[in-house]
Amino acid sequence: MTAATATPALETRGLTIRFGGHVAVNDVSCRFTPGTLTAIVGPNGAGKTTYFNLISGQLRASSGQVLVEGEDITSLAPSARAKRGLGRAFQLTNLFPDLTALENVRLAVQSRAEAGWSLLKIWNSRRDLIEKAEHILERVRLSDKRHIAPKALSHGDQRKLEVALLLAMEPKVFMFDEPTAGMSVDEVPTVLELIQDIKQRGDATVLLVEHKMDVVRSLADRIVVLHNGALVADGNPAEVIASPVVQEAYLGVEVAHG
Ligand SMILES: Nc1ncnc2c1ncn2[C@@H]1O[C@H](COP(=O)(O)OP(=O)(O)OP(=O)(O)O)[C@@H](O)[C@H]1O
Repeated sequence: MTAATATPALETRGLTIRFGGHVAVNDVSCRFTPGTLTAIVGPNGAGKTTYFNLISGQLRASSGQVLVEGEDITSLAPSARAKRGLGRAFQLTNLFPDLTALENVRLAVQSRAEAGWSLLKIWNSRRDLIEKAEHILERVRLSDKRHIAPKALSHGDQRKLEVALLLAMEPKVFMFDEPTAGMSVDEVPTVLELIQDIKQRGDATVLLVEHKMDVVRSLADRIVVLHNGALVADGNPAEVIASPVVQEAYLGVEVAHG
């Protein structure tokens, strides 16, 4: 089976939400396949964050469906969707500010393990859980800060820790909504590296809402453009960026000067 015909990790069918008379997301059908990082772009108010909220369950759709690996999850709450493999960065998990970074990640690893294991098995494999947490902290380059509490970490390191918690959940679909927003210039590359790393390992399905076109260019395999809640362009980055509709209406200024 090719990627095009395989069951997508995530699919939306006719996804729509109305706020009063305003259609914020309008009949969006889209399939997201493993091993692909899709950037979702569009002007302010286009519906990108609302689309994410509909996928992760923070908002209920007026009509349409959300499917994970072919299973309709539209009626599920956000926590149940997370258990099915939807991992939304920077929103799903709250850091415990007084525990250490390592303890935070261990709890996330443990909660993931509890979903499928007996308590006895967890007790027997505590060492495994700690090792797994240590490994994840290494992956996000926070090993040297593992005994520090999140409240004492820099903003950039807190973001890395949040990515660590996401990795601990082992989601099928990673969702990042403006991951570099509010970061200092020197903190940005590390977070982008982490996303690149997630993309390059195995077959994660990654969705990224991002305004910065240089970030989109460096990470995306595919770009989807939303405008007034509707999907107006979808394809490989070079094609989408070059398409007249995107050049003129949505990305013109940034492409010209980017
Ligand atoms: N809870 C809500 N109630 C009413 N209108 C809403 C609600 N949430 C979003 N909207 C409207 O839906 C539209 C889409 O908003 P959304 O935040 O999804 O856009 P966006 O593409 O993420 O924009 P930005 O790039 O500025 O973050 C906007 O017109 C917004 O005002």
